[in-house]
Amino acid sequence: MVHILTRQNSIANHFLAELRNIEVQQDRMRFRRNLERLGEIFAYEISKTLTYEPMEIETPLGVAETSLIHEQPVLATILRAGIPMHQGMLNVFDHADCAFVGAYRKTKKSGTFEIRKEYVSSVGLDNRTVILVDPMLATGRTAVLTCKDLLDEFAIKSLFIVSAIASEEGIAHVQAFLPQVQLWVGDVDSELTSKAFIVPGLGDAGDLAYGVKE
Ligand SMILES: O=c1cc[nH]c(=O)[nH]1
Repeated sequence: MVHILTRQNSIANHFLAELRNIEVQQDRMRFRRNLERLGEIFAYEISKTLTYEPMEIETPLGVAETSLIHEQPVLATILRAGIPMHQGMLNVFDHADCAFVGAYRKTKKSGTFEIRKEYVSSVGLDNRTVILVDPMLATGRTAVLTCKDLLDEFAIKSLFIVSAIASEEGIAHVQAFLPQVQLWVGDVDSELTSKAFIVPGLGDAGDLAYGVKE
């Protein structure tokens, strides 16, 4: 299932427009903050789909009845570009556990690349709801590889992938290899460059947030 934020008009359109805008995105702090604000919106939207249980809250004047999230999700993030959106989701799911995955593209002489995954630091994920943050879902290969490894190691209860911008190809790849995943994306673009950058996209999210890597 794919949920696309921009299918409905909301303030999220403004955050995405600023992320894409070649001038506004030069303000690195604003770029990171816009990713963080999108993360906050995704967390709020996803919170509506989680399981709640009735609770009684003691106030100074009586007892209020409400429903609270049964179990906080685990926020898993692909370093480094995922960090700002991760923080946004953590601002909302403020009791969440976290997992971090170091994955990157290793470009070969032929110009093609392979995904290298070298670092994983995670709480136990058995029977947990896991939300993977990958801000740019280009080919979808990094997200699929990461999720497959996590699914092999743990009996994950439910899995979400959250991306600011996804390509049509990336979405198709996730749906083909991880049909059980719920995808939440800000917007969907139709093209990928030969180096697997999303077009129109926004450029290199990691470089824009943290500086151009060598
Ligand atoms: O367009 C893209 C694709 C992958 N990663 C990015 O930062 N941008």
